[in-house]
Amino acid sequence: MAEPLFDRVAIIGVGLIGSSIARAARKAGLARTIAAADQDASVRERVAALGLADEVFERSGEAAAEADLVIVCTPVGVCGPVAAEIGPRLKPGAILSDVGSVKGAVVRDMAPHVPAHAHFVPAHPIAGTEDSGPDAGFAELFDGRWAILTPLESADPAAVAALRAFWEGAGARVDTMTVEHHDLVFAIVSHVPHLIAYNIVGTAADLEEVTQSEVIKYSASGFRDFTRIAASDPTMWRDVFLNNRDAVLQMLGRFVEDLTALQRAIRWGEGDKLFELFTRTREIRRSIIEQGQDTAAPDFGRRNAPSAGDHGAISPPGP
Ligand SMILES: NC(=O)C1=CN([C@@H]2O[C@H](COP(=O)(O)OP(=O)(O)OC[C@H]3O[C@@H](n4cnc5c(N)ncnc54)[C@H](O)[C@@H]3O)[C@@H](O)[C@H]2O)C=CC1
Ligand SMILES: O=C(O)C(=O)Cc1ccc(O)cc1
Repeated sequence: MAEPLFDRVAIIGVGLIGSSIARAARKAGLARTIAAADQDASVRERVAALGLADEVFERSGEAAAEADLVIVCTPVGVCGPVAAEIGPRLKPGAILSDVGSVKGAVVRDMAPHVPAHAHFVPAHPIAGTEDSGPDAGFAELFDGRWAILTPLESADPAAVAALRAFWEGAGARVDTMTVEHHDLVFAIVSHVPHLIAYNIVGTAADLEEVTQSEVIKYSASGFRDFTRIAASDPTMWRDVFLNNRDAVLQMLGRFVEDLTALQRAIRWGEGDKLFELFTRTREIRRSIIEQGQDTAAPDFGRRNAPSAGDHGAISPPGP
C-alpha cells in the first residue's frame, strides 16, 4: 500500500461528518494514526468501541498536538473556542481545517487563533444526512460528492494541495471558491431549503384541522421529503442560520418575493405563469440528473438522499 498522505490526522468532534472522515481515512489509508477528540463522553465511548481512532481524547488540544492535519468537525458555533484551544498546540507546518456548512463566520472565528507556523485551509464537504453522531457515519459518504475548499488569498499552495489530495483520497471531487461566494451559494441551495422544510413541517404540526395522525398517515406525499430534512440536527442548523445570517436573509428576501408572485398567480388564476415556472423547474431537475449530480454517489439505501444540491454558479439576486 502507498505511503499515507499524513502521518497523524486529528478529528475534533466525531459525529456524522467526523466519524465518516475517520472511516474514509482508514479505508483509503490516508493517515498512519488517527487521533480523535469529543467533548461528549458517550461519543468518546462509541468512538473507542467502533475503533474509529487510534487515540481518543477529551481535550481538543491534546488530540491536535503533533498532528499534521487537524479537522474541526463540530457545529460551526463552537469553531472559534475550539480553534483557541488547538491553535497554541499546532506544530510547525500543521494544516488546520474544518467542515462547517458556513465559511465566513468560521474563518472570522478560527483564523485569529492559527499561529504563523501553521496553515489554515477551510473546507466544506457537500455530503451528509439528517442523522448525527458517530454511529451515523460511513466511509462512502463522500464518494463522488463535492468538497469545497475556501482558502484565503494568503494560503500556502502546498497546504491547499495536500488538503485537496486528502479529500480526493476520501472519494470527493474538489473545487475551490471564495468564502463570500460559498456562503451565498449554500444559502440558496442548502440553508434556505432547510429553513423551508423546518417551517412547513412546523406549520403542518401546528394546524388544528390537520391532526398529527393525518400528517403521519398521508406523509407518503411530497411532505415526507420535507420531514427528512426537518429531522436534521437542531444544534447544527441553529448555528448555520445564526452564522450565515446576511446571505440567508438576502436569499430569503428574494424567495419571499417570488412566493408572493406565485400566491398572486394562484389568486388571479394565471395558469400560464404557474405552467411556465413548473416547466422551467422540471428542466432544472432533469439537467441535474443529466450532469450526474443526483446519482454520483453509490447506493446507500435510505442514506442516499440527494445532498445539498447542485454546484452551479450563482450570482447575487438582481434588483
Ligand atoms: N450533517 C451534515 O449533513 C453536514 C454537516 N456539516 C458540518 O459538519 C459539522 C458537524 O456536523 P455533524 O457531524 O452532522 O454533527 P454531529 O452532531 O453529528 O457531530 C458533532 C460532534 O461535535 C461534538 N462537539 C460539539 N462541541 C464540541 C467541542 N466544543 N469540542 C469537541 N467536540 C464538540 C459533539 O459532541 C458531536 O459529537 C457542522 O459544522 C456542520 O455544519 C457539513 C456537511 C454536511
Ligand atoms: O441531508 C441532506 O439532504 C443534506 O442536505 C446534507 C447536507 C447538510 C449540510 C451541508 O452543509 C451539506 C450537506
